[in-house]
This record gives sequence, structure tokens and C-alpha cells, in this order.
Amino acid sequence: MTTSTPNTPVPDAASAPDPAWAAPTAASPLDAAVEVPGSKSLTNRYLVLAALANGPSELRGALSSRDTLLMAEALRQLGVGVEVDGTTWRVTPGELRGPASIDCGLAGTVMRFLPAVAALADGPVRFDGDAGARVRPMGPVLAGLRNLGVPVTADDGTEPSTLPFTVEGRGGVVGGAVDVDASASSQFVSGLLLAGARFDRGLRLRHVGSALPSLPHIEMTVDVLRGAGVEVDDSTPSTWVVAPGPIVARDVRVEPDLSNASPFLAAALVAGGTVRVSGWPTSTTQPGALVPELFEQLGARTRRVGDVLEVTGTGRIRGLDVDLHAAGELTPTIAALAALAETPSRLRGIAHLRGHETDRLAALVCEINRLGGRATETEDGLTIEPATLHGGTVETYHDHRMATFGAILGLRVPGVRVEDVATTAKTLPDFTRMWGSMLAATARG
Ligand SMILES: O=C(O)C1=C[C@@H](OP(=O)(O)O)[C@@H](O)[C@H](O)C1
Ligand SMILES: C=C(OP(=O)(O)O)C(=O)O
Repeated sequence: MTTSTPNTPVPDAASAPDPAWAAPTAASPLDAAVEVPGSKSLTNRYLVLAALANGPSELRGALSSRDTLLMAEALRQLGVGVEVDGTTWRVTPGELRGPASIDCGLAGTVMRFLPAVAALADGPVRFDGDAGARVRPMGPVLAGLRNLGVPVTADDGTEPSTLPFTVEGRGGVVGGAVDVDASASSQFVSGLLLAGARFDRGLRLRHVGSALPSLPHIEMTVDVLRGAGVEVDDSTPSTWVVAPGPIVARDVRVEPDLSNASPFLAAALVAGGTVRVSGWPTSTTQPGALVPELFEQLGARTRRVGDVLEVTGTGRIRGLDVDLHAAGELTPTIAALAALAETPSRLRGIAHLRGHETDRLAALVCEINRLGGRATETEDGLTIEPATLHGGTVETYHDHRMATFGAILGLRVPGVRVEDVATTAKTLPDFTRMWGSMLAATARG
């Protein structure tokens, strides 16, 4: 450990930290085509709905990563059949059962989406995860369940606001109306909506509290529910009404993960040249839909050619002033570009990133400044001033997006090393190989 860090790094179950990875610099402009695997958010939503559906389903293009494999294993613990065959996953629903024990790892989608599913099981379901997961906010989603009549207790019998906790499944949930403060995470809303159709009276959920982050992810939840035949009324702002009824089994194709595409596309801005990502959806609820407009503000040219998104840069980056509350997931990529920009940046609307894999605002400030940059934390985001960066070891705090952030800086700054780059396995196990292939495809060779 070299300097102070925002959270005490804790070993995760997936891997012992590797020696720091020497992030490659980009020697010349790029001319690369990249295929990114399936979306974490869509894979885990489809898995949950398939587990609650009225028959077997198949996911094609599913993401195999720590977060999705944890979701698959958790569903198996609850009595669901999940068969993984490369990127084709088959899900066979079963009677949901307890007692069961669920390892959430550090996955927000597992810890926030499965308590409502566990409430439908016929026995107690205990949830725990990595040490870093035990500080991620859970209170409002658990209070929501308790207000719907589902007992949820900490190990000492009190009302929990973090992992670990036990959901006392009673084989069914009456459902009805509930208020939830989802200002700390949109996943509190998604987690209740996904199971709501299986509650006897459905669910009427109202968000109460300050601004709701990551609205596209809630729209994604509504979209996948409707795709599975569930009636959802979202016509009143901050209120969602899910009608009780069957969740229809279906075969789906998972879109590529556009947030994971963002570091690769960012490379074109840093190194110059062009990076293309195939399979880019024409319309999507993923927050990565904002990548073209954000990257244009940063100085890139972007265009669609068929299903390919093409980003071309010159190596010169403009700073930007932007509210990222709808797409907080993109912040580490945007922050890396801002740290290499010629003018100042202000990233706003992202206070909730303090509850992500690590306190991402503190982590980004600490790591940009460690390399000689000038970043400051504000109440709801970051300011980043232009500076000449130098090499050093970027700490990652078990945060996959801190690792890809370090890789982006390393394209420009010699001597950047990324500690525990294997943490990218949370959503992109093949990251370093893909990064190397992209860099091998230059405009000259
Ligand atoms: O529902 C989802 O799949 C997600 C919602 C967002 O969470 P927050 O609203 O907590 O930011 C996002 O950041 C996360 O990566 C994935
Ligand atoms: C916040 C993220 O993950 P999680 O689903 O664990 O919340 C993320 O992937 O940026």
C-alpha cells in the first residue's frame, strides 16, 4: 500500500491480487474493431425474470463474469436450474426454496435484486458478500420489503441497513403499495419491480426522497418486464405500478455492454485514430446510449455505420461540464478523459457514486492526484483541472471501473501500473487481452 486510500481494500473471493499490471501506452493512432460481451445489467435482469417465469428460457449473448456467475449460483441456491454453455444460458424455474445462502460478492444487482425473490421462497435466505459489499447501502430496499410484510433481520435480530441479513421467505408476498427512498441507488426500485408481478396484489412503488439516479436502468427494468408480458404503469413520475400476473418465459438476446465499451472507445480520444464497437443497438435503455454525445463534447467525432459505433479522436481532449446522474456508471471513463483534457471539467449529479463498488468520488480524486493531476471532490461530484500527469500505481479498490480508468490514463502517461487489474473480472474478465488487441490494431499496422 503506497498512500492513503478511500476504503480499506479487502480481498475478494474471486482472486488474490496480481502484481500491478503495466498499462500499455499507445504508440500511434488506433484503427481497431472491438467486440464487447453482453451487458451485466441486462444479463442479470433476464436471469431474474427467467427464474420467476412460467417456463424455461434461453439467454443468448449472456455475459460470463463474476457478477453474472454469482447471480446464476444464487438462483441455483434458491432452486432454479441455470445451465451455462458459453454465452448461451438456459434457465429452468423451480419451486423457490429456503433455507439458502447467497453470496452477493460485490454485485449491486445480486444484493438488491434477490431479496424480493427470496421473499417468495419457502424458508429463510441469508445474504452476505465481500467485505466491500457490507458497506454498500441496502436499507431502503429492505425497509420496502419489510413494509410489504416480509421479515428481514440482521444477525442480531435488528433491522438491517447493510449485508449480512436474512429474508424470511414465506412462500409468497401479499404486495401492494410501498414508498422507497431510492436516492442512493436506482437498484432499490428495480429490485422490487422485478419480482412485483409475482406478489399477490402486485406492487405500487413510489420513490420518495431527493433526485433518483440512473433512470435509464429503471427504464431498462420496466422494458424487460413488459417484454415478459408484465403490465407496468410508469405514467406518473417516480411511481411504478406492476400488475400481478405471470412472467412469460422467452428466449432473448443480450445487447453488448455499452458501459464496458466506453473505455475502448475512449482510447480513440486519447491515442487518436478510430475505434469501432459492433452490435451497438439502434435503441437501448443502457446508459451507454449517452456515449456518443458525451464523447463529442470531449472532442471526438462519432458515427453509426450499420450496427457499428465508430469513435474518432485526434489525441486532443476538451474538458466538459456535465450532469452524469443518469449514467453514473460512465463516470470513471469520463473522469479519465477529463484528467487528460486541455480545459477544466466538472462532473455533477453523482453523489450516489460514494455507495458504488468503492467510494468512487474519493477513489477518482485520490488516483488522479496520485499521478500529479488536479482533482477535487465536490458535494455531488468532481472538478478536474488540466495537469501533466506522471507514472505511478493506480489503486483499484476492487472496482472494475477504477482498473479501466487506470488503463485509459496509461495510454498517454508512461509508467502507469494498475494494481489488481483482475478486478475487471466483475464484468469483463477478458479486459487486458482485449485492451492489448485493440492497441495492436493501429492506423499504421
Ligand atoms: O440496475 C443496474 O443494473 C444498475 C444500476 C446503476 O446503479 P445505481 O443506481 O446504484 O448507480 C448502475 O450504476 C449499476 O452499475 C447497474
Ligand atoms: C455500480 C456498478 O455496479 P453494481 O451493479 O455492483 O452496482 C458498476 O458496474 O459501475
